[in-house]
Amino acid sequence: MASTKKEKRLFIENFAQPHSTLLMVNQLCYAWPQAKLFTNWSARIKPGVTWLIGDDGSGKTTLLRLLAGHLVKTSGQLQLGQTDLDLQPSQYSSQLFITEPGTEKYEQMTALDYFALVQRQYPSFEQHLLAELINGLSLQEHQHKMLYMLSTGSKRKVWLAAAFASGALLTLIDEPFAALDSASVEFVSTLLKLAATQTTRTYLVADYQALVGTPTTAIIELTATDMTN
Ligand SMILES: Nc1ncnc2c1ncn2[C@@H]1O[C@H](COP(=O)(O)OP(=O)(O)OP(=O)(O)O)[C@@H](O)[C@H]1O
Repeated sequence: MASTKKEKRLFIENFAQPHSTLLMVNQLCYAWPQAKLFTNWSARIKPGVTWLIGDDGSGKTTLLRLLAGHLVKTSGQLQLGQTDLDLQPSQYSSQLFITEPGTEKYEQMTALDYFALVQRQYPSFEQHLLAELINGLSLQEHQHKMLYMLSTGSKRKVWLAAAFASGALLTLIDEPFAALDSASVEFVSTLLKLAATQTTRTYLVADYQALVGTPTTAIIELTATDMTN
């Protein structure tokens, strides 16, 4: 019987980028029960901001979750800094932060308690930056509320503030502008512009398109090509 297989093609725009690779993806394979999604997919992610772009269903969210180790790859190698996911999974995880827009894990915590939790988990957490992020994202009035009480947009701002303050070597952000008010869109755009100048951290940001007019380390486009076996 005919089946549908999705193949990914990789396009990387390399700009002058003297720094070394922070995340190495080698021959990554992954399949959902109904379709192959990644077949021997490789990439080298350097410091700054790399955009992961593609249409609906092209695999952006799945790839972020694979790189975070939240989904178990079928095969392939992931190395973050000096740490291999398969050999040192806890150490690998401790070096990355992923925004999880749909998570309900922290619903019974206040935003401030959540930030304190993140601070305990990330040794390089930037406490001084957190206050600026709370102000810049207009979270002051929400910081003492339980997360279940927050709107989708405010919750996303909490994840974003934690992501930028985490100090993680690798920060994975899915749809950074979704459900945000225009002032916050502008603020997050500025944060991403600053992040693009980082030499010791890397951000992989998934969206439908890259932010126009910002410095970018690379753009990776995922495309889904339906083929019949
Ligand atoms: N839990 C799941 N079980 C089975 N298939 C899934 C699951 N999650 C995603 N998929 C499929 O994997 C493919 C990629 O989905 P994914 O959400 O990663 O894409 P995306 O680029 O992030 O899309 P969007 O921008 O719409 O979120 C889609 O065909 C989707 O239907």
